[in-house]
Amino acid sequence: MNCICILRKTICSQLPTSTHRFLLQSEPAQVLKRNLTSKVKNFKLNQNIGRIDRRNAAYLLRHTTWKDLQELYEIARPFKKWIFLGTSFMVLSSGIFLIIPRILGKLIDQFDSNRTTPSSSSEEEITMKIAKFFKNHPIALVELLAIGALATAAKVYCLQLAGVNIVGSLRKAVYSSIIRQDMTFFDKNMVGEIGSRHAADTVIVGYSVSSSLRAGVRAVLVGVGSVGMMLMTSIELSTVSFLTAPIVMGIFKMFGKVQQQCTWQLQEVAADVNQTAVERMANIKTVRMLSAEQQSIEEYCKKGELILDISKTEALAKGSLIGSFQFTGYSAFSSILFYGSHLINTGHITYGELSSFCLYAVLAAASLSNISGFYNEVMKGLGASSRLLELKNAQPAMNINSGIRKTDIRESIRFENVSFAYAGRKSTLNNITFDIPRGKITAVIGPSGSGKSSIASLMLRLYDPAEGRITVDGIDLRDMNATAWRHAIGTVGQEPVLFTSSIRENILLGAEYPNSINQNQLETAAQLANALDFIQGFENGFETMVGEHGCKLSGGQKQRIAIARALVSNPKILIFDEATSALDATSDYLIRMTLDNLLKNHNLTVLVIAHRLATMEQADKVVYVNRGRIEGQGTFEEMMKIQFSIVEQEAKKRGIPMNEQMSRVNTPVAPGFSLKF
Ligand SMILES: Nc1ncnc2c1ncn2[C@@H]1O[C@H](COP(=O)(O)OP(=O)(O)OP(=O)(O)O)[C@@H](O)[C@H]1O
Repeated sequence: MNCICILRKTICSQLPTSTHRFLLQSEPAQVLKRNLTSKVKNFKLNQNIGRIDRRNAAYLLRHTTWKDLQELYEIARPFKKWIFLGTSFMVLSSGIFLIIPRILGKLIDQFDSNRTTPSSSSEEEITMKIAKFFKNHPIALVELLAIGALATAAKVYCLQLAGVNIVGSLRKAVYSSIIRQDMTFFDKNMVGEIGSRHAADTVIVGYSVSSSLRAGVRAVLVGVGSVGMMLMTSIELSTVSFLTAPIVMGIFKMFGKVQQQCTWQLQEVAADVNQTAVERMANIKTVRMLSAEQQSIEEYCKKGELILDISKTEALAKGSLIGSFQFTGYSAFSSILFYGSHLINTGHITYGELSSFCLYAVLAAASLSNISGFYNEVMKGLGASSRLLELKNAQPAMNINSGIRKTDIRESIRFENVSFAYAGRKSTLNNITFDIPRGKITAVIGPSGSGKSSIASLMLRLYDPAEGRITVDGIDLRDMNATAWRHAIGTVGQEPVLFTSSIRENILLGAEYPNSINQNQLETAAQLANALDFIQGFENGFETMVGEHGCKLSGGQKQRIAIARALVSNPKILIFDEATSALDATSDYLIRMTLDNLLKNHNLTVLVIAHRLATMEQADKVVYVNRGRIEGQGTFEEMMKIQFSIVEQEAKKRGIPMNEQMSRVNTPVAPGFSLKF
């Protein structure tokens, strides 16, 4: 069936375009392609995993600019020594392996006593002399082969090293750029997408640079060399061989494209299936609690079925491609041998020349298939590298390493008519003005979503205000060095975030110069955070690994490590966002004690986002934020009036008598109740 189709395709190529198009409509490749397209469409609709990037070579090429190539060259420049060495070894090994069939052919002729065709050209004379030499010194032939093999090994080593280094530099540059982007960048782009783009694209570029480029350049060298040698050996036989080239190209165009599309689709679907599995496994507790095991299995299997469907189409296309190649390859080879025997009989070529020709034809065919793969891989690599360069060259709106290095406060931090909105959102903070006096505790309170954490983010200069300004002793925060300023502030977030490393590494993340922190300082920070006892209780102490996102620790332990991290570099300013999630009574008590100690005994300037009445009570100043506006500020006693009326309303809504409500004032209050207003 496939052979008939190939023949039909060959015949079609000779027909007028309209007839050709008509016949092509019924081709199996078209059927395969249609099947695939409908499957992918269904996949997109049903599975809703987002856009499927077909990574078409022409599309990728269009998106690769001259500037990208120049930039890639700049990245590769430090490793040019390896590239040069690798290329030299490649030329040497390709040269040796190209000349061997010719020499072998002449050697055969040396042994052929009936040889009739005399050598004519000077090249033939030289080759004949070399062949005679190898006939007398067969060991030298083995040595030549060994040199070729060594050159190949050296080529692989040098080019692989260059490739790995180039990709390493690119990866480092892209990661450094991503990690330095301002928060708006991460609000606009999905972290998962950037992460996978970074990971997947570097793998593609890596493969392209280290493997495809090497194999491709070699394929071009050997391909061109083999064709040259074929022509040199016999023009007549070359003509017969080249006649099969359009057929081979046609087959490749027909089935190769479908197969390639399937491969890309499979990568996308497999990534999605993998992501589903990893997500469910990472959140196994939630899956268990929701009894969602069966649902997870069904979802996994449904996506898995799609892999099977696409794989079937791929297998069909692959089988057709290989079968067709085999048919054309053997047909061409038989024709060469058949016609070659005739040429030997008529005295046009020798047995040796026919043998050489056959070896060169095999080399040329192998190179042809490598070249087409190489083209696609390199185009994919270029496309991936231009996406990576886009990330590498993204300019953060905020330069975090320049400006006045101010790390202390003499008077106050002041929000002056500050308005702010997140990208794509309506205004979050509206014209707010208040002071955070030096050495005092300022508590920000307000309903959920009112903008309390946004105030903390602005104070850390994670964002700049849209209007108004924030000043430190009169200096605009925008004129200050953001990195130095953030190092001066210890921050404890509402939900403590720990990284998958040891307790020591997690605490040291808070230090500007981690290497300068000694064990004593580390223990003092842990002691202040009420964390030393439990850390020392672990078998590995500070070296204990906390697990993914700190999953091997309790909520309270995580909070206390986060406090130790905030305190390790002895900050003058502290931002403390009280946890709203329920902690067990002991943890809650310990954290409250920690905070009490810090607030009482250290001359810190504190901004606390308070959710407990007890914390508010300790504050020198309370700022009440509602819907992004400041609706009141003053001492705790002054603010109690506002707070009391709000608590009263809340209690009424829930049908709780006021005396019961007020009895909670000096105890940790249940989250989401009185202080969530
Ligand atoms: N990165 C963000 N992108 C877009 N909108 C955001 C972002 N972060 C917060 N918001 C929105 O800004 C508003 C204020 O959020 P913020 O976190 O400052 O409130 P909050 O008072 O701290 O709330 P809570 O007490 O629940 O922590 C909310 O409406 C929230 O949805």
